[in-house]
Amino acid sequence: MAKDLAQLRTEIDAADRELLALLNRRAALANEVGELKRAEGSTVFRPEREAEVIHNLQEANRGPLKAGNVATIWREIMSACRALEAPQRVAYLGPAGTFSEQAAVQFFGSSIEHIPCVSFDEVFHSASSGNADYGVVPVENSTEGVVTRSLDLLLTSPLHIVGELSLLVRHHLLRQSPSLDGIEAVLAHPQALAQCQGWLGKHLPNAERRAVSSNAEGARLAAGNPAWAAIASERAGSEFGLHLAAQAIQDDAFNRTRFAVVCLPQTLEAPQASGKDCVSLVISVPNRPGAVHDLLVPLKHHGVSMTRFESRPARSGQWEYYFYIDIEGHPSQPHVAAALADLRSLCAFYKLLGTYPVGE
Ligand SMILES: O=C(O)C(=O)C[C@]1(C(=O)O)C=C[C@@H](O)C=C1
Repeated sequence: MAKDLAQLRTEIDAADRELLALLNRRAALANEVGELKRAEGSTVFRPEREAEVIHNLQEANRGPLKAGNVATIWREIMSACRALEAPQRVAYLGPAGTFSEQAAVQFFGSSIEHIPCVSFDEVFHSASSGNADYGVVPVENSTEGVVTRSLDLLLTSPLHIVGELSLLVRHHLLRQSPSLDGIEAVLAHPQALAQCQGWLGKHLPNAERRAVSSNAEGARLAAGNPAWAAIASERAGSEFGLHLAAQAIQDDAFNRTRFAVVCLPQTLEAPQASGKDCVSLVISVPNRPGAVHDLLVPLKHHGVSMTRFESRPARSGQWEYYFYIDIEGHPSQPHVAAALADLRSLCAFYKLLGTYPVGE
């Protein structure tokens, strides 16, 4: 005879108790690992080990849980275990509810110490001064291109990139009321205003576009003024008790933002090869004909793929540029190391920004 609801729930309760005991056993082991690491002064966060744990469990999984569920659940379990070893302080562009916060939680799990900052400059400063262990910053959007301030800060900062992730960014129009009537101003970060300009032109052509320091800050301000609307995430809407007056208003339905996870080299060394890695560099070449073309020769010669090539003005007034390059692979692979060495010999300026596993 099939079990009834009460019986099934009793069994779920019993399974939960077993799970709780096992999770606490795991947490106690992580505590011991934390003591070892403290004694030797080594890093708590070990992304390669976490990737290995998830990979092994996905291989062992016989269902009915899906592989993606296994990854999500264990990311959170390890986030909680890591926090027992030592709280990981993560800086991002705040306030609560920004996509940067969402990216930080997606990468580190939710058991982190949140350090919301007012600007990208403050995120970099926080992570380089030791106020935060890590920073999470957007570097590129699929509609609007590079986030120029983040690239400029990477050039001069002592931080290196240790990870990346990409988020599907859905922007909503949020305000005190659910209608579009009587909106005088739309507040958002300039990137979000740009990503929704088609929709704004069509539906709110006469509303003023007002740039603010973050989308969540726009939401906070819109919560205090019935004539203002904000462009922000659903999360920001619930944070400030706003209605979704219009949903998914970004001009590109598949609008994605790529985030970089940065820290001081002494906080976390460059991750070891994961099998699917990327090297980010910033370089400049002498201002002479063919110099940029020459850069590509060592990559072709050693069979290394370039996945990104961006330029930023060097601000010398001489029409000189810095080139931000991503290549596939890891410097522990001989053909990648050889390509990097040849590239370096051609450059007037060369800075390795980081080596890290390619994000999802
Ligand atoms: O294996 C370790 O080094 C641990 O600290 C344990 C653990 C885990 O919970 O499995 C926690 C944090 C690290 O980022 C990696 C793994």
